[in-house]
Amino acid sequence: MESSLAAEAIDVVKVFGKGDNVVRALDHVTVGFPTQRFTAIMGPSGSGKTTLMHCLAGLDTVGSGRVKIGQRELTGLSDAALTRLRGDHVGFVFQSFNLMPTLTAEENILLGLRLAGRRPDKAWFDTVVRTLGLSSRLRHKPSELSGGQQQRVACARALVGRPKVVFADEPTGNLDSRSSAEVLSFLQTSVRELGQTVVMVTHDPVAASYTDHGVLLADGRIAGRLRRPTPDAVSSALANLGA
Ligand SMILES: Nc1ncnc2c1ncn2[C@@H]1O[C@H](COP(=O)(O)OP(=O)(O)OP(=O)(O)O)[C@@H](O)[C@H]1O
Repeated sequence: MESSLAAEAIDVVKVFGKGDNVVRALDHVTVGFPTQRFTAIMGPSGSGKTTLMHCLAGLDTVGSGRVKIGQRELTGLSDAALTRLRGDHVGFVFQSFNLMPTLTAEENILLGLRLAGRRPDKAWFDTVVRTLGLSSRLRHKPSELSGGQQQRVACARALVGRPKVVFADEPTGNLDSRSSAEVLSFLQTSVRELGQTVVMVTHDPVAASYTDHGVLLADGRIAGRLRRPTPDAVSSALANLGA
């Protein structure tokens, strides 16, 4: 199913504010994110990266246009239906880990499934935990883990339900370079070896170089694309956009 799209925005417009304070955060954006690919969304500060991700994930509504996760259209769904669709088909990794401090790593990884009343697939859970090197850390609380380990727990939590797509918003923003490399390598492995789909917002050219391709945003519009981006190619593309 290589040519199918895990997530798609079609002619999406998103406006914040009113009158003199209007900001056109997304200005007729059309972009697709192929399944089993690792894609970076890049662009200068304020270019609309997070807004695009939030609209794609159904965390925010669009002003006009359409958004799809797999074959499902999000536009017009009720809040309850959106919550269910996110729970079943979307995983999230945030810059700030967002783990529950009183729960162990294993309980954090499984919390979303438990809340959704879904039974974890034991073989898949073991594969994800082993690939992330977390097997010996499952009984630890977040405060007993390093930042890199906490973010790996967050990656496992995002992947354990085998979502159609994982959205990662600056997942290495709070990590040192070694932990960043571990987390990025894992996200790459989850795509190349485990067949998952990851869309990552980043402004870091090194982080972007782990992806299969990059989508560049500027002023709320698609400003370019990069195949197999190298750090140098990303840096010069961003410099050309005035970042
Ligand atoms: N809730 C909001 N209310 C008003 N304006 C907003 C809101 N959210 C975003 N914006 C504006 O929309 C534009 C796009 O913001 P967005 O956060 O998507 O950019 P970004 O590319 O993710 O930026 P950064 O790299 O700095 O995080 C910016 O001009 C921002 O100020």
